[in-house]
Amino acid sequence: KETLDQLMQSALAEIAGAASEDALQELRVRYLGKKGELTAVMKGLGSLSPEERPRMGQMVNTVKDRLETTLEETLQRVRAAAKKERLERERLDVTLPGRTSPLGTKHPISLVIEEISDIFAGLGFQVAEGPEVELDFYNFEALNFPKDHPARDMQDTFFVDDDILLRTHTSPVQVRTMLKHAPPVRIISPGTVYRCDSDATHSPMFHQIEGFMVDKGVTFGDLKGILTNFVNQFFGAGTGVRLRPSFFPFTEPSAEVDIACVMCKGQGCRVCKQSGWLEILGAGMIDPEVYRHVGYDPESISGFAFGMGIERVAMLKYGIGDLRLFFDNDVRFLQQFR
Ligand SMILES: Cc1ccc(OCc2nc(C(=O)N[C@H]3CCS(=O)(=O)C3)cs2)cc1
Repeated sequence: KETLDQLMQSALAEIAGAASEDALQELRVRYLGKKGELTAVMKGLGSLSPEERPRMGQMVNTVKDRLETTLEETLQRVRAAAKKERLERERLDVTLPGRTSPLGTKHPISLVIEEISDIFAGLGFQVAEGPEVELDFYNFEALNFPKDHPARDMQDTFFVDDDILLRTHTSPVQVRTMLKHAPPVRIISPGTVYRCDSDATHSPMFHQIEGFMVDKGVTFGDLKGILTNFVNQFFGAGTGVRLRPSFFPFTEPSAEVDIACVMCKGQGCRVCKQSGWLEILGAGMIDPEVYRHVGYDPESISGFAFGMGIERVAMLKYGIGDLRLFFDNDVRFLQQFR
């Protein structure tokens, strides 16, 4: 009897100390399992005297019931505690704002090149591209630059050697296109160009888009019409446009194209230096000398060409004050453009 009491007390103590379902299961097996300690006592009943057996048998059953009840109650308590702890640990505050993953944005230069390309695509132009490391022939000679022209000097052009250079404009793409295709051609060529300039308003690497159209009977009026259409789409309908006489080796007559100042609408301000006008591009009728280099017949065709700096028109369109912002890769600047 004493042994039975001791067994029950130690079993109850161990159950009370059990902190997990596994521990309780292990105790259940240890005491009540086939090889359990209490089961062993029950098997031992056979050796008792007939008058002793029923009393002991009842006592053993009482202990067995007590252990099973305690095990079950403790199991429920341990399970409830585990559930409560889990709910607490995995509590989710659904009112918290979501964690957004930062979205990237396109670079303003890419956006402007895309927008200008789309405008000219709408006017029937196709995009052509070409190498940035160019030959003197495509970058200068075929564009009617005399051998001693100042643009060929080292202070303007990055030369790799006497004949290889970094292109100073995307005009070589037009030359390559004319060597490959007979008229009519309507091409625009966006791309990166390089010049030996570097100061607050000039970057040694910048972006340019040039366009040209060669066909039968192309006139200066077509040039003015196409450019006016472009200005109204890119800078907004009704933007004032004016053409001023100019000179380039590859065009004759040549013009510089101004728009009414985007800031003061032509009244005069700091941005347009009180003139009311902002120069945005250069253009002209392609010089017959250029046709000679590409095998076009100046008697049967005519054409115009234009070129503009992308950074410049982007700064005007978006009101960007410093050229260097395009190259600093400061996310606070870049993420403003979508
Ligand atoms: C075969 C061919 C024939 C003619 C061509 O004329 C392209 C032209 N470009 C300009 C011009 O003023 N360009 C500058 C504007 C600012 S910039 O980015 O520094 C370059 C005028 S006409 C091109 C190709």
